[in-house]
Amino acid sequence: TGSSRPQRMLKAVQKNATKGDPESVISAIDYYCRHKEWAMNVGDEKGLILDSVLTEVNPSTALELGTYCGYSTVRIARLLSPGSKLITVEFNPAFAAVARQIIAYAGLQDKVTLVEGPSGDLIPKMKARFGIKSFDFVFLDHWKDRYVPDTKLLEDCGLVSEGSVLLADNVICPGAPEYLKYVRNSPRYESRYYKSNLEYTKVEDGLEKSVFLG
Ligand SMILES: O=c1[nH]cnc2c(O)c(F)c(-c3ccc(F)cc3)c(-c3ccc(F)cc3)c12
Ligand SMILES: [Mg+2]
Repeated sequence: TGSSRPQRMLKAVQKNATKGDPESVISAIDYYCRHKEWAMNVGDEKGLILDSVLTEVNPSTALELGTYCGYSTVRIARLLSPGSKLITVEFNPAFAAVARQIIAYAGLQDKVTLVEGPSGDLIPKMKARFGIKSFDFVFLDHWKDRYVPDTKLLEDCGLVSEGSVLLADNVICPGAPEYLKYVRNSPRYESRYYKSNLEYTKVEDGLEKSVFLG
């Protein structure tokens, strides 16, 4: 059988990016997805918002739900301070296999732990397995129907504390209406919407940033 979209994306990185240079990996993926074959990376436009929120938070421990091919993993890890860690969760093994190679190509494997499996099963194991006290930053980019249950799980497991920042992708397209209701109506969150566009398109999408108040 033929190659998959993630495999073709990996090939484009290996062909067009410089090993050990995260910026070139990001640019190679954005070029490929804009001009050759669309893929569901957060992309260059929403990526700039991710960068700015990340730089503001400067997390010691960060969590990403939904690795896909590792594009946002590379965007996040490249901005982490020395000694800071990113845990990224992916349930699709084929996606995880490509992501590992893209993260390694960018030279960021020492800052990133990729865990394969369903987020709902893995979140309760985070403290024991990785000695995490709590996450300063969480990027939700996996599946819209998991945004609320996984946020509640993070709260119940004591994995978010006062000041922890949640940033959720795709809150408009395909949309996460229950999540928006949850974080916007809860007295435990201070929420703000960053209007943008669906990756590589002119369709509206945006990111919701929610600060946990404890
Ligand atoms: O599932 C996702 N996870 C994370 N990020 C995503 C993302 O950034 C996206 F842009 C899309 C998207 C949106 C519009 C579209 F037309 C196709 C795909 C999806 C998505 C939505 C529905 C599906 F059936 C499959 C994929 C995701
Ligand atoms: Mg997304």
